[in-house]
Amino acid sequence: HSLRNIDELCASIVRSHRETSQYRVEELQALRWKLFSREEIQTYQSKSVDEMWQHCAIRLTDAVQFVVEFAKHIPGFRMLSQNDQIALLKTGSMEVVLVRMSRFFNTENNTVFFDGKFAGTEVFKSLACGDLIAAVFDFAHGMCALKLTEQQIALFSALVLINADRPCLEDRGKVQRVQRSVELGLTHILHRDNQESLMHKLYQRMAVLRSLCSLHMEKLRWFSQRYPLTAHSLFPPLYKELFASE
Ligand SMILES: CCS(=O)(=O)c1ccc(CC(=O)Nc2ccc(-c3ccc(CC(C)C)c(C#N)c3)c(C(F)(F)F)c2)cc1
Repeated sequence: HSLRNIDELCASIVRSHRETSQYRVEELQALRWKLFSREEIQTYQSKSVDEMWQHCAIRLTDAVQFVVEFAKHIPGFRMLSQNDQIALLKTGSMEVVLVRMSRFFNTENNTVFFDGKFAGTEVFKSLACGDLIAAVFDFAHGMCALKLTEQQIALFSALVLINADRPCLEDRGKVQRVQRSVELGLTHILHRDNQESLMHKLYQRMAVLRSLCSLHMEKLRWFSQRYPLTAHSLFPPLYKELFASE
């Protein structure tokens, strides 16, 4: 890899990150004090468990669609087999959504951008998943503490997605080669930003992400057993395809 290739790789991943983010950070900075009113919070809290789950699954699927677009523009991702692309998205897309979500987190009042305003954990009460939501908010807090730039988030998101350790990959070697080039890109920009110390913190964040997403899958299994009709016929098809473990 000549330096030029690495620069080009970083530039294309950063461009793709920017083009596949539904909202820019500046836009959301302007909205950061737009909170839900007492009545709006009441409305969310009076939803039934399955209504709120369906509402969140739709929101999450909207966000995941942007991540699928992002993945397609990562140099080398499209060279992988269809099955390997799906396998990486199955396990990585939710993780990238959560990494991106942390850009829309207000650490001053512990709220995250959801449904057009900034929501505290109380908005999600009717999900009956307090531990998962608390973990999502904690993760967002931890990410904000790293104060990553958009370029660092772009490369980190690509590295979260292109992970050769994921289960059921057909051509692990090929994924490893793409992963290594993305790793080179991330170390390159951390070196340029004089922040190499961030690298091990980012690997720690990836471990937290994996536990977060397995908690999400565990809750989804619980929900699907409890509300089979909603899970099988009212969730977005992409949500089922990516997260339902069947
Ligand atoms: C990723 C594209 S983007 O343009 O950067 C973008 C594009 C849109 C948004 C806004 C957005 O969709 N926020 C939002 C969506 C769902 C959820 C959420 C809801 C419930 C659950 C629990 C589970 C039982 C379904 C989970 C989980 N796990 C996550 C959240 C937040 F995590 F806060 F609760 C926020 C943010 C960035």
